[in-house]
Amino acid sequence: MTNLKSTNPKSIAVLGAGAWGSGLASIAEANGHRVSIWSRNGSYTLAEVVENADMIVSAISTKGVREVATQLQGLAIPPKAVFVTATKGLEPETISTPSQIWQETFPSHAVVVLSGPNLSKEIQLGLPAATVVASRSKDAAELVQLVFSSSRFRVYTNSDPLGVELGGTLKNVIAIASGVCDGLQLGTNAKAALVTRGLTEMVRIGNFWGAKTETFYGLSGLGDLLATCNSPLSRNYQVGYQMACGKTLTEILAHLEGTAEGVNTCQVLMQQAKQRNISIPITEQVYRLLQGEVTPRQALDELMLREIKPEYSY
Ligand SMILES: NC(=O)c1ccc[n+]([C@@H]2O[C@H](COP(=O)([O-])OP(=O)(O)OC[C@H]3O[C@@H](n4cnc5c(N)ncnc54)[C@H](OP(=O)(O)O)[C@@H]3O)[C@@H](O)[C@H]2O)c1
Ligand SMILES: O=P(O)(O)OC[C@H](O)CO
Repeated sequence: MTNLKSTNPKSIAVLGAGAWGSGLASIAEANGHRVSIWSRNGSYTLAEVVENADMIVSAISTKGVREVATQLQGLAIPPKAVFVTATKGLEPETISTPSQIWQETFPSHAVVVLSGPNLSKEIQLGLPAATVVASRSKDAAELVQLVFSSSRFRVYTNSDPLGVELGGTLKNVIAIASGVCDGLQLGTNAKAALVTRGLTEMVRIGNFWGAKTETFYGLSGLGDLLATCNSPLSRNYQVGYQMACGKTLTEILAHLEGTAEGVNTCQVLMQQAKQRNISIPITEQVYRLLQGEVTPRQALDELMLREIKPEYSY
């Protein structure tokens, strides 16, 4: 059996002390690495945490990524530092993924995407989980794999960073729909249909942007879709579930613990789908529900009564 406790401790700077930043910091710390965490209200400055960092791990919500990346641009980042992004969203103005923002800001540094079925509350409890680290740089991905692998956290490498990142991002919208499905008590058949057709929709969007189909059938796609669509721990699922129980989006977000990225991702996807004529019927109904244009029952009827068609278009 591999001994995963590090004999070569690395300096890890974690940006974002929310649920996932704290979770990733604990995993790296338990593996014997030197970890310092930055957040807007924390006691360290950005310059202090990134000084001498071997790895800079961002678990900042999408809305803060570019702002923090820009602040870092003015600091002395070690040339060999590897950036790791664990954010699951899309920047509305540019449609960039978080890794694209990091790579654009730091073109000569390696960027690694970390994404998978990783509900932070389960990880905090020490329950076993697996994830994927993906990069154009094999060496960087393997370094990140080594830093985070433990007896409770199994890390796989992957060479399709865009597919891995989009899997974690796109499933959030389907998770909102799944919450609605469970909130309306539509049953197991309906849930299976929703998740399966949701995956088809994820593959369609992902392929359009250049991600590989097979990546969506791995941990960062199907794996994360299953976790998020079936767990009340997911904030995205909670948004849908509570809407099906009659709450408004504003009420839900006011009391939600943490970020539900699917709400913004849904808007970005709808804009893109309209402009480029991509069929994403589940996302469209989630969008209309979030906008207050349909009730959960109307969204269901719209999906069930769409024009009949083959399962796959050849
Ligand atoms: N929680 C999970 O289970 C999980 C698992 C995998 C991936 N993720 C992804 O990780 C990301 C963070 O999720 P989370 O659960 O940790 O959310 P969270 O608990 O709400 O934390 C969000 C973090 O983002 C920071 N942030 C937000 N806006 C910022 C800004 N403008 N400038 C600087 N920092 C800003 C917050 O900083 P402050 O503390 O200073 O407000 C906080 O540290 C999301 O993209 C999520 O999809 C989450
Ligand atoms: O709580 P959510 O809905 O942001 O989901 C958290 C993670 O993405 C699950 O892998």
